[in-house]
Amino acid sequence: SLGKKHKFWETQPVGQFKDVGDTSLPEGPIEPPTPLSEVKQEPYNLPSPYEWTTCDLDSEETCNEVYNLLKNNYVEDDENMFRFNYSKEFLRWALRPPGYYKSWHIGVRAKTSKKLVAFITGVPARIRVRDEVVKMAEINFLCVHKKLRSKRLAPVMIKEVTRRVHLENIWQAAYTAGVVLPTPITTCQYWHRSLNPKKLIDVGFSRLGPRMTMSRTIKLYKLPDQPATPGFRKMELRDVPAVTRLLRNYLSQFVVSPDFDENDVEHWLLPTEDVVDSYLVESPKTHDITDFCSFYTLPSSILGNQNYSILKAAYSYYNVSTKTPLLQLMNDALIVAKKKDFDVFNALDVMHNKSFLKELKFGPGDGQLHYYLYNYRIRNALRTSELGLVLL
Ligand SMILES: CCCCCCCCCCCCCC(=O)CSCCNC(=O)CCNC(=O)[C@H](O)C(C)(C)COP(=O)(O)OP(=O)(O)OC[C@H]1O[C@@H](n2cnc3c(N)ncnc32)[C@H](O)[C@@H]1OP(=O)(O)O
Ligand SMILES: CN(C)Cc1n[nH]c2ccc(-c3ccc(F)cc3OCCn3ccnc3)cc12
Repeated sequence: SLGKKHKFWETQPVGQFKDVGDTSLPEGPIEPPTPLSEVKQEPYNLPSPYEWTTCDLDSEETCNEVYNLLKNNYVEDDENMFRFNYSKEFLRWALRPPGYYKSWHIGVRAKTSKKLVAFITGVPARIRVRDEVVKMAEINFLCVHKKLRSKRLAPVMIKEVTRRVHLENIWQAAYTAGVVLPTPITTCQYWHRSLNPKKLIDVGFSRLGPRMTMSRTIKLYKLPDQPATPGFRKMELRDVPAVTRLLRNYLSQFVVSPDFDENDVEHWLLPTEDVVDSYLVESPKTHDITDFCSFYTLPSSILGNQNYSILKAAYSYYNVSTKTPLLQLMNDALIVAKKKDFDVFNALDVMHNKSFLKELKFGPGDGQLHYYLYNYRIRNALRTSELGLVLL
């Protein structure tokens, strides 16, 4: 279309808007791998006042710098009322999965002050697309300090992380964004389930419904004190093999999903305090593990409210139902999240989530999350129910 030009993205091996609907283009890699000897050996040039740095998250000091850069400059909602406040332990979890590369934790510093002013990361992942398992980089935490915006720093950072991923002989990537870029493989809606409606209304996250009083609203979102499902319990290390089998089988039905092995499941799904919570249903009779649900902890800073500074949000992660109805399983997830003092439980309309959102009193969010693959063409955009991938 004659719309806005993507000067950088039109140079990249991604689906281009002009090609949408061209079914003659084959599904799969857009460009072949480059011989490693031909990959640019030295980093891309930054504007002169800036220099590259590799952020070692094992270092308390560097992890603090990354935390503060994101806390003050990362993603805000459309009304600039909230900003993601990823915790340090969350960042260490998200960025150090099995096989991670420190060199993919890329920062930009001002040469004189040595201040961290920008950041971008990749982590390795095996992503299945239909029946192909592809080694990819999951790109995330792209952030440029508010004072350095609109200077075309983002394209340089993207090219640099691409170069470092190429050096590890990986040629595809997956990422999500709230903005439309060439070209989404699917576009999700996000939904919110109030757990603490009084606080959500006080901070302006929600509004009192028409003909609703506050006490009626509190009553509407009230939840039981305990989960309903017999055998519902926290996941433990001993459950990793069974949860891996359950999850691999469940995810095999989606067009795009992670190809998790036991090491991945142990990292991504074993409960970690204030980072990720996972529960399963162990049949009291057979001791089989029949169902699984999980959510991660991602608070948002509340910008400009006298009474509250943090919104405690849980985000639906991976859920598997084979015996317990998904509706009941997710209601139990809401119950334990409320018990853990979360204010809101968020979910995307991916996988089978649409089947419970309305019935469990989720309300639609005010934005969308677009999913992207780099250097991999998908012939037709996917339905959100064909997507089995959740990025942090
Ligand atoms: C084989 C491996 C491959 C690995 C790499 C794969 C690709 C990975 C791609 C990265 C995935 C990250 C995923 C992720 O982290 C999750 S999405 C969250 C991104 N971060 C934020 O929204 C934080 C707040 N915003 C900022 O820090 C800045 O606004 C950023 C840094 C976003 C842009 O900085 P800026 O100062 O506002 O802008 P300029 O420097 O002047 O640059 C303008 C150009 O940047 C394009 N742009 C804007 N937002 C983007 C976004 N979210 N993805 C990709 N591209 C984005 C834009 O279209 C334009 O290009 P165009 O002219 O062609 O349109
Ligand atoms: C996914 N990951 C890459 C972070 C990320 N980047 N860009 C985004 C845009 C929306 C969502 C999102 C995903 C699920 C959800 F239930 C609510 C969301 O945003 C609400 C609006 N908001 C933004 C900040 N505080 C509140 C995440 C992201």
